[in-house]
Amino acid sequence: MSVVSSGRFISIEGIDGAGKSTHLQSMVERFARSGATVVQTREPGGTELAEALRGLFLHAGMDGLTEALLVFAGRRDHLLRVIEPALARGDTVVCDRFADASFAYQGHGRGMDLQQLATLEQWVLEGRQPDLTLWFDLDPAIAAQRRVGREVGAREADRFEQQDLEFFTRVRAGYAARAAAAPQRFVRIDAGVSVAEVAAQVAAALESRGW
Ligand SMILES: Nc1ncnc2c1ncn2[C@@H]1O[C@H](COP(=O)(O)OP(=O)(O)O)[C@@H](O)[C@H]1O
Ligand SMILES: Cc1cn([C@H]2C[C@H](O)[C@@H](COP(=O)(O)OP(=O)(O)O)O2)c(=O)[nH]c1=O
Repeated sequence: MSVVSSGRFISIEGIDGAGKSTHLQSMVERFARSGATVVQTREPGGTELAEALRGLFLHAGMDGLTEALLVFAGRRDHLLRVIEPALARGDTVVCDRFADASFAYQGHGRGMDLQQLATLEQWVLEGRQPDLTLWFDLDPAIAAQRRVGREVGAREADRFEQQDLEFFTRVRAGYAARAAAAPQRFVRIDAGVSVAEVAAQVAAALESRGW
């Protein structure tokens, strides 16, 4: 596998309820308007196999290492079948969560060894990283309130959404650590403001890359 490509790879990250889904579609539309062929995808998931693993991942009980192995197995399939071919064609890939989520959730959230995760990442991704990661950063207490608002009449919360504030505080710290380690790849979006103000930050991040 080669990491040389002409496409663009954008990932969107943040704790549950931070506002990722709210802004995903308008980002995809912005890229499409500029003439790009956009591949919108997500993790866990993105292929038939990885979507099947997603169901287990979100709803079956397991420890942090098992979570990491499952999610990285799905990620390998997703990378080889969807992401790399799209980038090789020159497409724009917009992915709702990617490997940073494993460091934040399985690493910082569940307490899995970060060095083991880094080894898995190297095996599975072979150096591939997003060109840009938009990190929707939000106070976990506000995110919890927003999830309550969203969940009225919606589907039942999954294993992660049921976690407490301490868990999401650790996950948030995990994202902060990943962002500090890769400042040229990450853009922190202050997700604690209005939808319009968040959208303006997203647009500015894309504009600053000439996108
Ligand atoms: N900036 C914002 N201010 C207030 N509520 C928001 C904002 N952004 C999103 N929401 C609401 O918060 C809830 C969670 O947002 P969502 O986009 O589903 O988060 P995520 O995809 O990150 O889990 C939704 O009900 C959404 O309408
Ligand atoms: C990609 C990924 C997600 N997750 C978690 C984060 C989310 O709580 C959950 C599902 O993500 P997501 O698809 O964003 O959930 P939803 O569509 O229900 O808002 O999986 C991990 O724990 N590790 C990972 O590597």
